Amino acid sequence: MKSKTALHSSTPLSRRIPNRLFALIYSAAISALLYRHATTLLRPAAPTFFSLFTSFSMLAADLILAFMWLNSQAFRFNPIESHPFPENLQQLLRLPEDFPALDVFICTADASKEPPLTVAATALSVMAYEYPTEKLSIYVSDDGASELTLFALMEAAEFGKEWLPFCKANRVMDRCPESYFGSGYVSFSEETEKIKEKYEYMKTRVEDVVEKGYIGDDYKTSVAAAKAKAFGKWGKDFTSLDHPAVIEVLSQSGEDKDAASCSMPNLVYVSRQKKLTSPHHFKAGALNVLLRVSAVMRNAPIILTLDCDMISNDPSTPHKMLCYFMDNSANSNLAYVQFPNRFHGINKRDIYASEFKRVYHINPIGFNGLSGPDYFGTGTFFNRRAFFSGPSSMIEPRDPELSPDHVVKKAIDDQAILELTHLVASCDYEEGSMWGSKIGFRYGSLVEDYYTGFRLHCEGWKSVFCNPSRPAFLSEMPISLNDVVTQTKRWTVGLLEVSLSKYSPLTFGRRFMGALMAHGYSYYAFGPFWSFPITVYAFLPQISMLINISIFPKASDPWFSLYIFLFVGAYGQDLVEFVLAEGTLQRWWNDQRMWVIRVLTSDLFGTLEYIGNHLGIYARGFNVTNKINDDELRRRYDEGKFEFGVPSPMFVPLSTAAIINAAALMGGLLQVVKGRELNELLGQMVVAGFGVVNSWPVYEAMVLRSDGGRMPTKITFISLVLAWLIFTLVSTIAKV
Ligand SMILES: O=c1ccn([C@@H]2O[C@H](COP(=O)(O)OP(=O)(O)O[C@H]3O[C@H](CO)[C@@H](O)[C@H](O)[C@H]3O)[C@@H](O)[C@H]2O)c(=O)[nH]1
Ligand SMILES: [Mn+2]
Repeated sequence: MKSKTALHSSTPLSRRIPNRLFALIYSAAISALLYRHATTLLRPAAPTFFSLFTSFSMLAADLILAFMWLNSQAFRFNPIESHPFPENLQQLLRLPEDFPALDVFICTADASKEPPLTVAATALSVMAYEYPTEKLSIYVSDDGASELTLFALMEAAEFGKEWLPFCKANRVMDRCPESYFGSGYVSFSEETEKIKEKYEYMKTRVEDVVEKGYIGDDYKTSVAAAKAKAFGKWGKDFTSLDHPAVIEVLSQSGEDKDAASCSMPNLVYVSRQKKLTSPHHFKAGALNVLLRVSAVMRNAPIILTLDCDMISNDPSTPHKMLCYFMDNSANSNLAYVQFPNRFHGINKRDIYASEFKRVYHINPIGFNGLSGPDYFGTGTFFNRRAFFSGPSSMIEPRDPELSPDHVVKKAIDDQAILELTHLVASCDYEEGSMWGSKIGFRYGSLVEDYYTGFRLHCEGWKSVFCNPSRPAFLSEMPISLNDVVTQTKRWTVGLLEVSLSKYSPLTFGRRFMGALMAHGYSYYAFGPFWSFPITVYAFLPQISMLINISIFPKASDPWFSLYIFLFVGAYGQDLVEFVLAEGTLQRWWNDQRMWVIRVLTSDLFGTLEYIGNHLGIYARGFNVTNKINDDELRRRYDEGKFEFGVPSPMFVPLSTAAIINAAALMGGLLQVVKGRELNELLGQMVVAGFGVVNSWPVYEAMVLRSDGGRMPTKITFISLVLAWLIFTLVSTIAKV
């Protein structure tokens, strides 16, 4: 049903009915399992210390699994897909003046991990949006305070004067120059050759400066004198952790014109003040500074937040987002429109499950039928008003200039405006204010995105998930296993900071957002708790089998089929959902493997880090994901090989589990050969066999490979010793 005036559709997925039926059946099966646990615990046959320990561990593990299953039902209850109809916008937006202003925030934090050229490319890709340029402003926050990044952005402003008219005249879709020239389907006309040359010129300059690590005088004199003055701010006491605010207008709409004499959008560089003694709250702090600086300069009602490596892949995305914000029936409590995180350069089998299909594609559709998706931190268009308390309450900021209703009348380079932006970007500005607690992006969790979205939903705001077939944005993802699990380890710490706080979705959330939303949020917040059941299932049945103890029912026992049903049911449903979300069988297999790997690495170590933070052993930190990879690594990744390479302690539980599972499987087979009934061991054999198949890349990396990505011998050795120690310890206890 598509009316001529509707701005968007919403279609409930037909699988919601079978989902609910299956939930009923599955919950009956879980109850049966818990009943069995209760009876074995209450009437143990011949209790030993070890049998009690096993029964309790299995019960605790299964209880957590059941709780996580319950949480996941929130996404299955009422999945809804939504599509925008931008063609119907014309009725509302005829002239450029009719469009609401749009402020784009791009965050970068470390020029050594986030190449300035990438930041510049991201900025260019949004500067070239198909949107009235007088209404468009781009603010780049640089927490690394790098003059190299500033230089790259100056070059982008210059090159943009050619690039923007070129894209618009030729209806280019890839408006990130690097992707456009690398896409292979560019037809090289004279005009294209010329623009390519100009891009190469800019690229060489930026890369040259980055390689040298400083901006030579020849480069300084080549940029307009007024702009070159900015580099003078990098004085001798200037460090990335201690420096005054640097705010530079690099391109100004109305003043700067492109090669076709149209106005350029605003481009502003912002590096907030830093002092060693003031907390800066990582990315949330940076975003709040951008909220204030942009309020003083333009105060656009709509804000787009982007990570520095998230390029626009579709110039018409703002029109799609407007379909939601311009809809009068829905806009009053709409806080944000979330586009999925999609990645370029993923290998065919997606060995690290970088797609995060569940997090970025499947679950948000589930949330869409409730109050809307969680906030992913990037690719999100916000209603500025949402940062100032709930839809029907409003907290006025101290300075009236920061209020979402304030209308800016001066030019962005006006002296008074510039002075105020420096003030609101200073360290002390937030002291004694509600920034980070009741207004703006929220502090207190390393997953500021998830946490901010959660708090907005608690205040009564709604959100929408919009997933057009052409990806709206594309970003990069880590391609070495250590970078991958380091990234998710930060997420684990951040999630525990929410689940174990007074704002836990289970308590605070249930009170303010309804049970289904609260359980959906709990699915993530309590995600690190998977590490308990998975660790139990990765070690306990295996070690028990090695010392001749059965812990599952015999294969001939009807209870055995209950276990099979629970396992196949959960995995089967996951597989169906994955494939329906345009996944392949191979990618699904790797996705479930990475889930286990993440749980045994990121979740375990993240939990330790969280505890360490609380005991004051180490300081909380946001470890920025590395975005620079060498060619060798890229080649191995493209071939689909896991990259171990570095002796990371996080690999230890992984390889220890791999060793124990292999030993158990062989031990079990040996017992069967010696005449023990398979009937008794089948359950444990299946679990160990599953472990072995999943551990295949680990065995390869330990034994078969000799390239740079192999498992460091040190880790293999430590894991062997550890596996032996665990085995000895458990078998000693079992004899007591
Ligand atoms: O002190 C900081 C730390 C990070 N960043 C920026 O935050 C973004 C995300 O950092 P990244 O290292 O790429 O983390 P990821 O884990 O890849 O990012 C995901 O997870 C983050 C929360 O942990 C979210 O903020 C991101 O939007 C989301 O894409 C990057 O643009 C950084 O430059 C800052 O601006 N200031
Ligand atoms: Mn990232």
